[in-house]
Amino acid sequence: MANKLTIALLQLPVGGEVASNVRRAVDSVRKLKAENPKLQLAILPESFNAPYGQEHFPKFAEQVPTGPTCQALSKLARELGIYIVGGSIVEREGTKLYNTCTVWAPNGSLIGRHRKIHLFTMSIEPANAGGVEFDEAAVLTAGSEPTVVQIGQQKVGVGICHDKRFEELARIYRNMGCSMLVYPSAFCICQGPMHWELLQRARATDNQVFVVTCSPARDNMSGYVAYGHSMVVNPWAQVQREAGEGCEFIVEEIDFDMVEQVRRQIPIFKQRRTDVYATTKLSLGQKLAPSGFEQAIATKRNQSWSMATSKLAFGASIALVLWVWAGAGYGQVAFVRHLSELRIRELKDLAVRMQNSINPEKYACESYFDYVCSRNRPLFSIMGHMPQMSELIQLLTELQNDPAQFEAKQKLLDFFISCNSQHALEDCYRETFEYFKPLFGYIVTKNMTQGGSHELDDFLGVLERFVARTHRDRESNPILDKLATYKQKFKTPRVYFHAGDLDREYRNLRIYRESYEHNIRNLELHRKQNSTYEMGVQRTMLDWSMYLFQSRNKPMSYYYATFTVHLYMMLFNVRERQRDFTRFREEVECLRLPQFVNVLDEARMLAVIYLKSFRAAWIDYSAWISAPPHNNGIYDQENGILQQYHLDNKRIFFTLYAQNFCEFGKDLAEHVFYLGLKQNKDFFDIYSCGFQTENPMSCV
Ligand SMILES: NC(=O)CCC(=O)C(=O)O
Repeated sequence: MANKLTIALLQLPVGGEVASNVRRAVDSVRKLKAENPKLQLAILPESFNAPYGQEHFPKFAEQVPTGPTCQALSKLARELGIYIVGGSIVEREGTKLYNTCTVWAPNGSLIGRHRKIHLFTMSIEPANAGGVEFDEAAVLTAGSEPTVVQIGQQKVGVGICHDKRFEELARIYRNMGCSMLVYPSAFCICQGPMHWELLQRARATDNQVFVVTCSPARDNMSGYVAYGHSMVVNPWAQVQREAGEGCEFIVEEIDFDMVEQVRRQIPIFKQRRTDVYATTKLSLGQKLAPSGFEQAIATKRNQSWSMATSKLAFGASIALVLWVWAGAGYGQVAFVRHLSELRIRELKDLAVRMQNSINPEKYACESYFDYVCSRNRPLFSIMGHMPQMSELIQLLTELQNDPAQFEAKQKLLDFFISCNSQHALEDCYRETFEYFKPLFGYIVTKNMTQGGSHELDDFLGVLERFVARTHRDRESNPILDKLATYKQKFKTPRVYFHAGDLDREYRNLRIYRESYEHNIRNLELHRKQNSTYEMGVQRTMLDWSMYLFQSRNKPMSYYYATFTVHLYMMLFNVRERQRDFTRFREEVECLRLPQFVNVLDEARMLAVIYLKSFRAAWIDYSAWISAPPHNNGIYDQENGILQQYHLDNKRIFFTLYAQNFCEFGKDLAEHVFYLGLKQNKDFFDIYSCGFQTENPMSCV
């Protein structure tokens, strides 16, 4: 039952008056719900509240979500306890107009606002099926964000009419884990017979999803004649239901098991060659590298060293050991401070190697993978997945192309690297916050719903302590201001976190359980194979998933500590860099990471920062968890599991930070992390898992 959804498509007529169009829609949905108590989702057509036409758009525009149409839909959703995909209306924001679809949850909250991304601009000559002349772009502004909403158990991608001509958008929705795409539409009568069904079936078969469209009823007397034929297409690309041309309502039960069946039997998603092509959401304005770029870079940079090709035979060893002096073999390693110094081919090779170091079999749980990868595809994803190679190539290429502009650089190596510059401290902080925001959001939501719990206070206490410490060290710094703002926001979570959003994201914590079980299995496997490194990685994965799983209805106290470490890291940076940068550099040298880590000088600094911040954070953390009475209880359940694996909290605490290295790149992680252990007795005692480096380290 859970995997089914009863939906209604309302192919409504649309007249010249907003109020009566809205009233008709509201009455019809009410009636359908009364006749079909199982109804869970009602879908309205594009421009359901006003005539569709360039000349009408400014006149009928309203604000979202405060305008009368939105208010009526919100009220209706709440009254009936159903989801509503509110067709589309013309939205006014400032001087701009958008063709916007709003999506409403059963509690009446707005859970999605999709601004049509592809505006309908077409000039078809009358000789071709009567022709059509339309230019939405003359009046409207295009949206730039794909919109995914959680409806029951399903992720649903939203588009508006012309959007469905674009496979890329549909593919991004599939990448984001959608099982259904909904397109409120007002397709033109000229193209309807040729393309309407074809496009829906194409999107359905390309992405193995349900595709649902809802059109206004056809009115041959109106200025723009909509095609009608609202439709449900299933993942086999069969038309499951279809309306005629006039006013008609379809109520249909969607069985989402079919999605899994099709995907299992025709596994095209897994067969994609993501090493050859990519469909990736870019941030607005971000551009792919122009052709000829490689050539331009090649002439710009120092030609004195070249790259070992992919034939280098050190397999899974460190991804960054790619660059050797020409003819010098493996011994001599080129020294590169920034990725921007690399050639495009080198970047590609780096990406290929990083990608190759990931064993996809380990991440076979598709929903888990989709979930992790779909959230802005962070390079430092919380779960430690690497992005796909094509994305890496793209990201790295752009980093090289324009380091200053490249948004993702902070998510790549520069997240850590930038912590080494006073200038970027604030950015570092922001990144840290963004990284953990959803988790904090969960804490806050729980706190709100359960009321009177101590979690939020504890967390604010951590912030308070950090602020106090920072005050002692410095008069003021940009982090402090940020912290003050965030503290305020945490205190008034409603302002900052939209409860609906968080609920949507975190209600379905099944995903964590899956990953947890998945990691337990992997851990066992690697224990049997006696692979020290794999065990380290898998333990880390286990730890993460275990915390996530366990915290499904508990405070995520662990993240307080995590967050504190990041704060310490920054504090450490401020202090060290302000006071004695030279000494800091000496300590970096003292780490003596093997030569190939020299590829990134910053990686070595990072290791020092980590080691230091762990120590400082551990002191606070251990005090916190041993403070009676409530904190201990949090760990009861996990302690049972930890014992089973001979782990303890301290170990987990450190293990978690290995995770950051693992995300950095599996191989780099191995070397930096384990070499870090060598230098740190705490680490080494805890992690005495038999790791031997080829060059034993000694600090001069
Ligand atoms: N309202 C629309 O976006 C119409 C799109 C359309 O008719 C098409 O052919 O595309």
